[in-house]
Amino acid sequence: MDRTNTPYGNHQFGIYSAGLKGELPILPLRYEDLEARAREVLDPAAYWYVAGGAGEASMAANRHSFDRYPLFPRMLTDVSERDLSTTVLGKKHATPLMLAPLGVQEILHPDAELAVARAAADVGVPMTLSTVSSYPMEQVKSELGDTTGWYQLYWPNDDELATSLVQRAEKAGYEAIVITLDTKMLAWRERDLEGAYLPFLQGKGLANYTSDPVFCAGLDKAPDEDVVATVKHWSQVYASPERSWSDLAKLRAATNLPLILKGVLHPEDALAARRAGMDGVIVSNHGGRQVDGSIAAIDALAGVVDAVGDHMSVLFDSGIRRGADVLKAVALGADAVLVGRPFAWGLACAGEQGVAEVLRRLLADIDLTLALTGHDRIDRLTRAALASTRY
Ligand SMILES: Cc1cc2nc3c(=O)[nH]c(=O)nc-3n(C[C@H](O)[C@H](O)[C@H](O)COP(=O)(O)O)c2cc1C
Ligand SMILES: CCCCCCC(=O)C(=O)O
Repeated sequence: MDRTNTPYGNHQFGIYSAGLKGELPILPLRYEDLEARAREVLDPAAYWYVAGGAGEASMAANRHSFDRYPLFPRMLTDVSERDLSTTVLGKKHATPLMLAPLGVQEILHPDAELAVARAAADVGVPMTLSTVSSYPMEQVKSELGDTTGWYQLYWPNDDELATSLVQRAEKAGYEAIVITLDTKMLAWRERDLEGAYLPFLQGKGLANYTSDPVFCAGLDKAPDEDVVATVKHWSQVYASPERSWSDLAKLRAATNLPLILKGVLHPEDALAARRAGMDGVIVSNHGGRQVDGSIAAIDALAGVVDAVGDHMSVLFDSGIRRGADVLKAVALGADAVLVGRPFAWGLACAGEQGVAEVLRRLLADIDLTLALTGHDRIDRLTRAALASTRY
């Protein structure tokens, strides 16, 4: 581990020491500038698909609600050596950062999830692969190598297909299944409706389906021979709005992998997840893309941690942009956090290298903020690291 001293400290991620050697960063440093650069290179409809939300109030709330939990720095503690490691599902991770599942990444870059997996492996950040990915799960896992991968399931209404997807993920080496609960149907997303844009309807993001024998058994022709029929079949099986808590038993029986529910906000739902034998929850409002006017994700975190945090892994996403955001979520009780749009912009601007750079910067910022608030181990942060009285 390179712990060379620089005016930015002896952190291990090196982005600032690169800058100090006179190397220019390949991407703008500020999140807003990075997003603006991505906007320049992307097709406008693709840009808005990623940038937009449902309405956009919850997306804004996800950001400004972090202000309710100010960090409370302490002085004259020994922070010469820091440890960012954390434990999730009983496994030690080098840092609390993970990649959120983002579907249909081919709209951002032709190498899509393959580039993201290479960057994740390079930086050592676990990746969660979406069901609606642009490359099949087996190919993505082979790029990820030994780096932890989780598979995110959009729970189809066909149990045989659900079992097939989950068992393929287990066989390919994914270490957990993330079941997303908040996207049984797409929200009213004006940005996409205005442009009549939904990439799946063009046959994008369907690689895990078109490589699946159960899905293909429902088609008369090979998927690429009749894309219209493939998309139609997908739109019929993709979701299962009728599912309820008792259905989780079927997924539990289908795999030995840990099961994590994504999109949990209410403490009562976290308790229901525990009763259903789940191994973890991700507190998330889907980056503000589903219920506009919903509670900001960070405001839901403490309630979920208090309900189930002693019994299952609690993770967090929606609005993570800076190191301070990660510290706040961990101080409130998250075991780890997932980041979404920032790496999407890195991918759009510079492929694998762009994703790796976004991750390294975030890790450097987490490390510096940990030191400057007077802490040396991120997994020891408690709510005492915050000045707020809101939780
Ligand atoms: C373009 C895009 C696609 C997404 N696709 C998925 C997906 O396929 N599955 C899923 O569970 N969540 C998906 N999400 C939600 C993310 O996993 C995550 O909850 C959200 O992006 C976190 O918020 P952030 O972007 O503010 O970091 C998507 C988000 C975006 C922006
Ligand atoms: C009907 C397709 C649903 C997949 C949506 C991908 C996603 O989670 C998002 O856009 O948000």
